[in-house]
Amino acid sequence: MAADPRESIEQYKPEMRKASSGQMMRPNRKTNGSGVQAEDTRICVVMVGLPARGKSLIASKVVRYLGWLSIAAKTFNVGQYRRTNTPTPTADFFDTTNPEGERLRKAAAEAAVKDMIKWFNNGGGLVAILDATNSTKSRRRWIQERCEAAGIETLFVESKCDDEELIMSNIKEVKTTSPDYKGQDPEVAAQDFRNRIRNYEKVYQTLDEDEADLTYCKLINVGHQVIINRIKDYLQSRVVYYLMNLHIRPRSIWLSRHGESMFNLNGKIGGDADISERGELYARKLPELVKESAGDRQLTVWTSTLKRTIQTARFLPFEKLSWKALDELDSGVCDSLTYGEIEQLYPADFKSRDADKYNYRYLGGESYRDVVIRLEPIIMELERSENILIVTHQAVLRCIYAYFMGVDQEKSPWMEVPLHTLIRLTPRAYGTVEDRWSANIPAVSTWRGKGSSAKHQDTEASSRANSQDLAAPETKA
Ligand SMILES: O=P(O)(O)OC[C@H]1O[C@@](CO)(OP(=O)(O)O)[C@@H](O)[C@@H]1O
Repeated sequence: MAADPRESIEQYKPEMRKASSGQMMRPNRKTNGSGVQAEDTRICVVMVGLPARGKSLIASKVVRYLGWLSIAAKTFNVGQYRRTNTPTPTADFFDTTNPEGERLRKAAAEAAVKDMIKWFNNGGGLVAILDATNSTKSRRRWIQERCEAAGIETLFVESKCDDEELIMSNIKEVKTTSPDYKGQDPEVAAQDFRNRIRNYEKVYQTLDEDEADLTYCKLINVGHQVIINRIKDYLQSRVVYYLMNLHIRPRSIWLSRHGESMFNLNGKIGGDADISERGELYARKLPELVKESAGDRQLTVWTSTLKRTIQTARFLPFEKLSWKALDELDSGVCDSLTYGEIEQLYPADFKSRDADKYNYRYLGGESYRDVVIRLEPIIMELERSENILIVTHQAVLRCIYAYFMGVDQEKSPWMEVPLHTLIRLTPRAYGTVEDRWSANIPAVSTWRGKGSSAKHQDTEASSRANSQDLAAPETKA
């Protein structure tokens, strides 16, 4: 059901780049990134749910996902506003019969909503997430009216969960990470947190027919059942589609570039070359590295459709799937050239790419922004799945890595991703943990720093091409 990536690319407003002598001209985009959404649509995603139902995790994933797609989004966490008034709440603070607690909690919600409206009005972005329990109908109605008056759409997202195991792991996570319980005995903290949940349970009202006029998405035991109501536009449906694909069971994702290719060795980009002898050694060693990192888990291997990834994955004793969407960034007319040749043949373009590598689109090829859009279905599928190992290319790997690690667009195209290295990413409630295994098999470095001349890389590559010594120590190509 994911949008066809090619369609999405076409939906960007084309904008011709300024032509200077020798510079290629082609449409480029710098819109909000959502592709089709009117720029003035603003959505407040209102989280709903008892404490320890994964609301903050869901909120942070939505913000990261939208940011990756260049849709500016921000979370407003009411708890943080409450903590400025009441850093250490008393035992009865969350008791709904305590009027002072009620007053302070409402004041915190008001401050968060006010700041959020200010953020929208100052052009901060398109999507705000109001992260709080918002557990009563009257509170939700109040938020909806405030937003409507400010010209902001509301999308209520309820996380309803009765899976005891999931609740317990959330309680554990909250009591160890929440600033409310900093420095406290974990057992006392857990008990206090359970009392807090009990207080909310007394007044909690799930989204139901009385609120049939609201736009909402109800997630039951994240990933098991989803109920949606009155989804109105493209951006809302995009957020909902993402939420439908989420699960929050513990899992890891494994990533590797293909083994060193003959093109890597010769400093050429793109193409569909075979792997080199050292690349072959990596392919043979990869099963061992995977075993070390994943144990006896049965993985599924995703490769691109290009030879170098398929050859690298061929000794892995798992099911394999080739995705066109995982093919390397298309370098158009520059395909099969070295960086030095590109610098010589297209000097203005070579400079433009360095100036804005994320948005730069090769003539007849792609930009990093284009790659992110075609990778969206991959990300959706990854969110739904468990135990996936992806063998892919430098640029594609950077984009996938940037999604999980929240790396911004300025930095992601410049990240160094070494060959012959297995990366394991483990998403956790508050960020993604990364581990790396090096195969200790030498390979050229295909990394080029911003602004550095490519001539030096070409000289090294050509001396390598004339030499048969493939076991040479690692070199910067
Ligand atoms: O965006 P930059 O840094 O040029 O990196 C992308 C390049 O990486 C390369 C290697 O230089 O990928 P790959 O390892 O798949 O061969 C090129 O084919 C590709 O054009």
